[in-house]
Amino acid sequence: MRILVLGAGGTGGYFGGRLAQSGANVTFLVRPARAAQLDANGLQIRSPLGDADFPVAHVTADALPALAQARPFDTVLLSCKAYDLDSSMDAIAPAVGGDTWVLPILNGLRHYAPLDERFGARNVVGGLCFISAMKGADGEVRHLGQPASITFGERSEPADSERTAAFAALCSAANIDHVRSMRIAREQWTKFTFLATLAAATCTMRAPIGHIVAAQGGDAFVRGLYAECLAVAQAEGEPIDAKAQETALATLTAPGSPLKASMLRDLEAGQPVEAMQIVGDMVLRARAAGMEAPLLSAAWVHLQAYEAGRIAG
Ligand SMILES: NC(=O)C1=CN([C@@H]2O[C@H](COP(=O)(O)OP(=O)(O)OC[C@H]3O[C@@H](n4cnc5c(N)ncnc54)[C@H](OP(=O)(O)O)[C@@H]3O)[C@@H](O)[C@H]2O)C=CC1
Ligand SMILES: CC(C)(CO)C(=O)C(=O)O
Repeated sequence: MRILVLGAGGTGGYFGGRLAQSGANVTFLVRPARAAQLDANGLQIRSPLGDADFPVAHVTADALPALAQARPFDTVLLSCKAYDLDSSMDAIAPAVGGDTWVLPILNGLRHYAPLDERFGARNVVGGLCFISAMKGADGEVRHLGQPASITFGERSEPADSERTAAFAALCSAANIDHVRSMRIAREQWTKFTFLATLAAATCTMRAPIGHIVAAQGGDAFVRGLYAECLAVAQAEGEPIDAKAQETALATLTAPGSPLKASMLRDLEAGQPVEAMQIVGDMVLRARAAGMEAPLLSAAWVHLQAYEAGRIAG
């Protein structure tokens, strides 16, 4: 399987890197500054699961058409931020032939409509990942701690496809924790409700979970956010089962937990945030279902105000 990985940042650099390290046929599609870093230092992974430094195949958008024509890609692992989706779709387009499938691991759900429209729904598989990772100052991919898993699955029948089976085999060979789901919508909603709560709580309070739940009213605040997200999932026809709720709440209310959403790391760095993709989308879905979702709405206002301030400078 010939794999193109768009982006060699936190998630793409980690999962694409582990695949490449195991000998899979991986090429990173990167912008010129990242290409220069990869030329100079190779891909550098810093992880509790093992550091690695090695050269990786990479290409910039201008050179991709010739490369893809010479030998088509089977799979595109899409790991951009949501606000880079349009430029990323333009960049990967020359590599997406009729038999190529795209596996996005972005957070949220809003990217599926534009991807389907551009590449055809049959060519877009459902995906997500659980990891805390970022690109460090020198271009190193920093995996900040457990877990590091990827979940993927067909969004329409047949769920048990050869392409996802082949990708699962590559993940196994690379020792990547993975779930090849036969019900990807359920996995997506389980993650989306968890993440929207985590992002709304930690960004609003500018604090990790442990600090929030130690505050008076903090535990109730997090539980209230999660309840609003659960109501949206229910309204969307993807209710979160009791066991998944229990697991999510144990993480979201764990005393002393250093957990933050990656959105908070971006916010602390003064970077753009995927506010619309995650908290905003949950609020809009709540309103479309006739619900108020006051806690999510407040978090969404906060994130929009942050964005406005960032743009104003
Ligand atoms: N980081 C995390 O811990 C987690 C992130 N996620 C989700 O995964 C997605 C990706 O996040 P993350 O990996 O952190 O993001 P990063 O910003 O670390 O990496 C994204 C990469 O995409 C590259 N990119 C963007 N546009 C283009 C383009 N047009 N051509 C080539 N490369 C491009 C960027 O390149 P450049 O370096 O040139 O800017 C960047 O390196 C997000 O939706 C995020 O919410 C999900 C779970 C955890
Ligand atoms: C919830 C988490 C940490 C899981 O990977 C995540 O997706 C994020 O912070 O963006």
